[in-house]
Amino acid sequence: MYTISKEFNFSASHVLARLPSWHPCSRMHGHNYVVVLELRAQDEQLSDVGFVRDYRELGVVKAWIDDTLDHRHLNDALGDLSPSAEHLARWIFDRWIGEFPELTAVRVSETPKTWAVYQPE
Ligand SMILES: Nc1nc2c(c(=O)[nH]1)N=C([C@H](O)[C@H](O)COP(=O)(O)OP(=O)(O)OP(=O)(O)O)CN2
Ligand SMILES: [Zn+2]
Repeated sequence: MYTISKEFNFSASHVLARLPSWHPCSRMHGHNYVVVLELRAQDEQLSDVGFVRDYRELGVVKAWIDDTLDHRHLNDALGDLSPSAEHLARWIFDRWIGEFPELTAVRVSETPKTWAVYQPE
């Protein structure tokens, strides 16, 4: 089994409004987000060149992140979904699994010390 990944970055604000008011993250604040898409394939599924998927093809994800998430308020971008790192990982996975069936996981980091991963079983 082969796994490839590509990292994307964006900056955005959010409010976790369902947290109690004493929690700092219930106030508006921002993060420099890191998103990693992970794609997997078996030996026989590799392209003739030997790719799970050409990294360059993931350029559409960068363009979409720049358009949809970068310098946005995530509460607006995600609608009713509370913009936790977990929900964001799932939301990005659901957006791209149709175009990239090899997608197995999406990782989202809000701070250098935290990661949330969505990886369907
Ligand atoms: N499981 C989750 N917990 C938290 C999330 C989340 O998305 N999923 N989000 C937040 C905040 O939005 C933000 O990420 C703060 O995280 P935290 O680790 O508390 O950040 P700090 O820099 O304040 O942490 P230090 O411990 O001071 O380094 C909160 N929780
Ligand atoms: Zn936050």
